[in-house]
Amino acid sequence: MAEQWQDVLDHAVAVAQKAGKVGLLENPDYFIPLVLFIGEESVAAGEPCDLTDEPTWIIDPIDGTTNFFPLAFLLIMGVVYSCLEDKMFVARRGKGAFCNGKQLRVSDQKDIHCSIVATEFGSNRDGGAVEKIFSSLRKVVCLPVHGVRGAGSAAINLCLVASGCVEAYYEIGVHVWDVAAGALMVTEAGGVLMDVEGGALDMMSRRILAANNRHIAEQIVGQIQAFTPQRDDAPPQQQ
Ligand SMILES: O=P([O-])([O-])O[C@@H]1[C@@H](O)[C@H](O)[C@@H](O)[C@H](O)[C@@H]1O
Ligand SMILES: [Mg+2]
Ligand SMILES: [Mg+2]
Repeated sequence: MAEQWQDVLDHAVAVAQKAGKVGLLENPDYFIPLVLFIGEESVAAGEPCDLTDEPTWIIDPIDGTTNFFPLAFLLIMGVVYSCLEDKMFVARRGKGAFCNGKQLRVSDQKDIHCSIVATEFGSNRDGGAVEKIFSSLRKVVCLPVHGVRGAGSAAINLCLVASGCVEAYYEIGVHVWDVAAGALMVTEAGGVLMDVEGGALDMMSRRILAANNRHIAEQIVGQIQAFTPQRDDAPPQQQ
């Protein structure tokens, strides 16, 4: 069984590498045998966005809408390819997270004042939401933290946490296909995931906080003015 999953992961890495070269997925049939499928484009086309216990590929062909190719085999394996940097991030549950074969480990920083926090403004332009995003960022900056970053991609921001390049990343408004692969990268590198209000992470809630440790995460939680976007798995009639 273990070897079967390794073959699947090797295949996903090969497809991600190829997609990074051509800029799009040439043959989506690669993902069809075997499993269910949730993708940004398929959901936009009206396909369901339901997470079940069945093996499911969660795919964002281009995240950050520039040069990235993340995909995930939810909770079992994750692949994020940063093609500009030629960095292949791979995680497998219980077996660690790696970048170009080198094992990843989150930062061991415990002091929030020495920490770098990544976040994004997202795509929601509703006045109330924008207000809360700015207000949260202002409070995080004034903790004070050492610095703030944003790679423009949820997937890459999560890989930065996993790599120890930043201590934390939070965002409200992301989708499950933006974060599924990177979230596994963080936990396999020793980090923590939670909701922006401190509860358990709900992958379909469109809210995420990832950090190198719980202490750093909880201090950021205290600064975030949360809001509740429509869930990814909301019934179609509500969308
Ligand atoms: O849409 P896309 O480029 O695949 O994914 C993007 C996310 O990775 C990013 O973190 C978020 O701020 C953007 O609004 C967008 O959702
Ligand atoms: Mg995306
Ligand atoms: Mg996308």
